Amino acid sequence: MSHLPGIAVTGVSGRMGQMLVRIIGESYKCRLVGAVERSGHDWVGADLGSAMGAASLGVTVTDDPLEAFSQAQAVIDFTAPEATLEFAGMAAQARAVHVIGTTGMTDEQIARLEPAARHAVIIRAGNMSLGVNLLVQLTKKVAAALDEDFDVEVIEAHHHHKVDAPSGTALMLGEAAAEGRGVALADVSDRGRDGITGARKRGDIGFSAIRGGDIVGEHDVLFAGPGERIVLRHLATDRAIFARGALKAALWGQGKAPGQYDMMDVLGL
Ligand SMILES: NC(=O)C1=CN([C@@H]2O[C@H](COP(=O)(O)OP(=O)(O)OC[C@H]3O[C@@H](n4cnc5c(N)ncnc54)[C@H](O)[C@@H]3O)[C@@H](O)[C@H]2O)C=CC1
Ligand SMILES: O=C(O)C1=N[C@H](C(=O)O)C[C@H](O)C1
Repeated sequence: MSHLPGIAVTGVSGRMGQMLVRIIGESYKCRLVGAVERSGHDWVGADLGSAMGAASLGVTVTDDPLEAFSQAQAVIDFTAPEATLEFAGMAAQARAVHVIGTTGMTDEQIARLEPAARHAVIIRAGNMSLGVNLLVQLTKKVAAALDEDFDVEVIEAHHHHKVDAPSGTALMLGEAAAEGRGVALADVSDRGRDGITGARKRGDIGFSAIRGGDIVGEHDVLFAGPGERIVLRHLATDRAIFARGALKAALWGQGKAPGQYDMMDVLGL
């Protein structure tokens, strides 16, 4: 019987789910104890390794999250907003740390995480990579140093399967720029320009989204001023950066007091 923390992965057949299985398999600090997919998925009931086209892993894919979570000390969840809300209640019931990478959650959905966070640790971030979390801090600093002569635009690019826009990362960067300026993002956010939009409003923070091919995730924060431009950029070329960050969070959360945390807490930034 191993004493290493057990991890359950939800959405295990997905792009991030499969990457997490790989990264957990390479780690000597934890073990994979649960693999969850949605009911009706053809992986349910199969050995996870075989379903992935590799050697048996001895973990059967289940559509019963509570069963999987009850074996686990942490749940790593990169799925979809409503699924994540359901998992939050069940992870709290199992007293497992819930690491949420799912993006596209509305403010109302985020507020619905609160009851679960009274009983268990929830760590949620729109981007789990070290590089992006550093970029968030840099964005806050640059925005605080510049005045509204510099127009802020957040430009992001992702693969053609992505369903939400702006990306979770773009929103983190927009929030950081707004915080640096001492304003609320909701008051200055400018999304989806089309047609006769009128001139750009001073102080707005604009968002643009590109979707195409297999782009893993690219983010620019542009500060466009009179006679000069500053561009802060992060390019993700491998989803392993998100999976490693999520695993770090799952281990960091062990023994922490119930509540909501983010990657800044995990990384000490
Ligand atoms: N925070 C971060 O660092 C990152 C966040 N993401 C986010 O993670 C999410 C997933 O991304 P991908 O893996 O690319 O998507 P994907 O579509 O490849 O995978 C999602 C998986 O979740 C499963 N799923 C959906 N509902 C479910 C349910 N009720 N029960 C069990 N499984 C369910 C789907 O069947 C699918 O296998 C997205 O919201 C994405 O934006 C992705 C990469 C990094
Ligand atoms: O869906 C993705 O792929 C990604 N989603 C996250 C986001 O919405 O920012 C993080 C990363 O950019 C990849």
